[in-house]
Amino acid sequence: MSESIDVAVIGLGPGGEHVAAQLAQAGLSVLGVEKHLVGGECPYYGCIPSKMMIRAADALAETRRVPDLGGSSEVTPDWTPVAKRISDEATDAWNDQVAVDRLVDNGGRFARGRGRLAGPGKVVVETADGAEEYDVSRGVVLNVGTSPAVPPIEGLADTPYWTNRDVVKVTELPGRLVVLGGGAIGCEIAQAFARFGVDVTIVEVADRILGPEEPEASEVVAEAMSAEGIGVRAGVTVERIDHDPDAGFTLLLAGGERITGEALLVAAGRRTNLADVGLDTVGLDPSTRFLDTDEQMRAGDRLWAVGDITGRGLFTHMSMYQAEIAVRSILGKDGPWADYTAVSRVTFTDPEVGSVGLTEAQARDRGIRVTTGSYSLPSSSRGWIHKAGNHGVIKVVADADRGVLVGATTVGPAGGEMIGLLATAVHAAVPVSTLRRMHYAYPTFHRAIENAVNELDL
Ligand SMILES: Cc1cc2nc3c(=O)[nH]c(=O)nc-3n(C[C@H](O)[C@H](O)[C@H](O)COP(=O)(O)OP(=O)(O)OC[C@H]3O[C@@H](n4cnc5c(N)ncnc54)[C@H](O)[C@@H]3O)c2cc1C
Ligand SMILES: NC(=O)c1ccc[n+]([C@@H]2O[C@H](COP(=O)([O-])OP(=O)(O)OC[C@H]3O[C@@H](n4cnc5c(N)ncnc54)[C@H](O)[C@@H]3O)[C@@H](O)[C@H]2O)c1
Repeated sequence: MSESIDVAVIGLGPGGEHVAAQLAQAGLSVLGVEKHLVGGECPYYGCIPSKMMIRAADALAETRRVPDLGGSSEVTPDWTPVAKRISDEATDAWNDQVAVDRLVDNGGRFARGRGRLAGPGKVVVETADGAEEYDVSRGVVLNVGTSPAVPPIEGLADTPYWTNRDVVKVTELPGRLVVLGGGAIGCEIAQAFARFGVDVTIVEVADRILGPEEPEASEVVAEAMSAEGIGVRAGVTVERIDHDPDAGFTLLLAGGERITGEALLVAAGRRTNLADVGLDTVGLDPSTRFLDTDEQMRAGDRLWAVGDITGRGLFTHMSMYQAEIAVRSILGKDGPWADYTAVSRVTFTDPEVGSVGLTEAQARDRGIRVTTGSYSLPSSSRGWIHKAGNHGVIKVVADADRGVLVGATTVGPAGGEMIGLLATAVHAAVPVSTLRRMHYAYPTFHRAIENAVNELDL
């Protein structure tokens, strides 16, 4: 016997949870389906625990800078409060009861189990007590997110490697950590662990870490990390990985070099959880990596998709942005609909890397007549005053024909905050002439934006 409902949300990551709560509050009968933890990757295994590690690690690093600036300092790192904070404050010991209650309090129903499409307007949930079937009148929202991708390196699958889901549960630090992958996860965790005294090496197959960012950003972050003793090995291929209970991990690189570690974190990208959600039953390709969505987040007839599975940027703020659009679409409201011209993101290394819109290379690939401006943060008044820990660069990318910025990068101690100003500029297509006439308070980090904007050939 099938039950009838208005909307089913399969996967309750940040976006799915938001959609389910909003639609239930609007009076629809909504079923939220989650096989693991309501809230998804971000609160339990992603953004929040990693940023708690980084907050503590940054405090240690800043204290170590005291001798350069005003006295002496002694730092004795202790991971115990970090592990405790992640367990107690961030994840409630990986228990989602509060989030389940929140959904129910908003008027939604909750099913713990694996959800899948079973044809247009039909959903099946495999629960511990068996399969439940639902007829869904208004639509299904998919928000099934991603899992860590594990590269097909010989030997790796048989080793006790960590992914992000393990590293957030670590209570005792290893002496030596190898991080496979120098993307956002790899760089953030590598630096946090290193600041707690772990000997860390990042092993990256591409020719630079933080590949999606501007090359100038990768260079500044690699320099800052190397300066604090983190091994940054880019452009290397790992041919084989072995593990021995006594010797730990050994990575054999092409060329014969070996890199060893007590622990290995695999941070080599993500794969979407789309293989077993029944896409074939609604005429979609079950082997697709990402789901194509229109401006209202529709992926098919009475089918919406939000979050990482749409391939528009694997970020919590993207999942939430799309969730809001899906809610309006399902409720038959008006736009504005999805617009990706000014997506911003921040990698929380020190220096932080903020970016918005297109990189220079992306802008050139689109045939835009590009002009760029950049300014080194240590050369700015504030960077010079800041001294210890002042690594950074501002880069702006402009469309010379339109006289507006199409992208920007802000690397620095407050890089993640500085990008806000430039996100507005790209989003609202503020003329470069206006950006040149603005007031920039002295001596702020963001004042270096004015220097970069003045470098543009416009
Ligand atoms: C270490 C790390 C750090 C990160 N840091 C940041 C950051 O600082 N800022 C930022 O913006 N982003 C960050 N991210 C990315 C962010 O976590 C994701 O973009 C965010 O969680 C949005 O994902 P989502 O909404 O697509 O779903 P997810 O969070 O992936 O959740 C999907 C949910 O669906 C469930 N599910 C899957 N299949 C089924 C099924 N068949 N039935 C029922 N349930 C199912 C899963 O159990 C999961 O709970 C980080 C990620 C990681 C791993
Ligand atoms: N601050 C943030 O917003 C934040 C933080 C962490 C993660 N995230 C999100 O999570 C996503 C996933 O992060 P991620 O770091 O796992 O993925 P990523 O795709 O950003 O980086 C993975 C890196 O691993 C490298 N790699 C792949 N195979 C390899 C191999 N065999 N050997 C060595 N290196 C290899 C890739 O070249 C790449 O540089 C990101 O795209 C990002 O959107 C965001």
